[in-house]
Amino acid sequence: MLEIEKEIQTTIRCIIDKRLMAMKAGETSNNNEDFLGILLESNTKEIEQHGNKDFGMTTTEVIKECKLFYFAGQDTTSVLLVWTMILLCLHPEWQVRAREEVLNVFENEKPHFEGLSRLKIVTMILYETLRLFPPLPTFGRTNKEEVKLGELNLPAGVILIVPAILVHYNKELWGEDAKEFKPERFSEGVSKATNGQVSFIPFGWGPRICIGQNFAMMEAKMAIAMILQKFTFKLSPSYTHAPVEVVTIHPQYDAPLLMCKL
Ligand code: HEM
Repeated sequence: MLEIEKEIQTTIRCIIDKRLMAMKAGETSNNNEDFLGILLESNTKEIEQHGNKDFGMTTTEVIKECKLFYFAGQDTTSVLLVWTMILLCLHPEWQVRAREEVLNVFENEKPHFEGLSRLKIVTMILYETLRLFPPLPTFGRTNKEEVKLGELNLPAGVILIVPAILVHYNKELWGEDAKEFKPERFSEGVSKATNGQVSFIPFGWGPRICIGQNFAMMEAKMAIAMILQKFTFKLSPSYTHAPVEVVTIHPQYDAPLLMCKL
């Protein structure tokens, strides 16, 4: 594990060094428009403005940000897509509705940003998938100060686990059919579906809410739209339903799907 960590650090450090050298040499390329490019550029400006290195981020901090964005954004979005496809196989009527919508909006064109915001059924399906299979089923908080929570007195520094998945399956919040896949719950958006309560938290909540949530939704809509446009799909008979949590929730025995070109 330590060796892997070291290798990741060295790889990212090499990329950063190359970028910094290119920036110093005044090279401009499309490379500077990605996450790392923007981060390094704003960091360099911050250091230059204050005239000393006590400001801005250190290279180690930049490496940490790169790792965070990569790991926070990669697996979460990919398991969302996997569960969406599994649920669309288990509920083929929703697969048909979603495809109809995608074909109505894009016909055979490549899905584009403007059209993604018109995908109402697809958005409802993604929200319902996030409710039933929140990629991060739990997330943590630590209280800085002593706090009273209901009947509990928590001393400072307690690690609290917020069980998003239990909130999502709570019958008092979601009704007797809480365990069922019913995208129609979200037909009028999240705040109507939740009655304004904090009962839908796949991206966390509060000041540390997922910074990539809009990007993730856009990415997921784009991917699902492209798949629905080209394929119908169903579960292979070898599929075994076994959600398991290893940081994110995924299907323990994978998700073998039979894809059929339209
Ligand atoms: C379906 C996809 C995703 C899900 C379900 C998800 C979920 C979450 C959750 C639950 C948190 C913790 C929030 C908290 O502690 O309250 C989080 C944090 C974070 N996510 Fe996401 N995320 C997703 C995609 C992404 C993407 C695509 C990116 C980046 C492009 C991203 C970047 C981050 C970052 C940087 C944080 C830490 C924010 C902070 O601590 O201030 N996430 N995400």
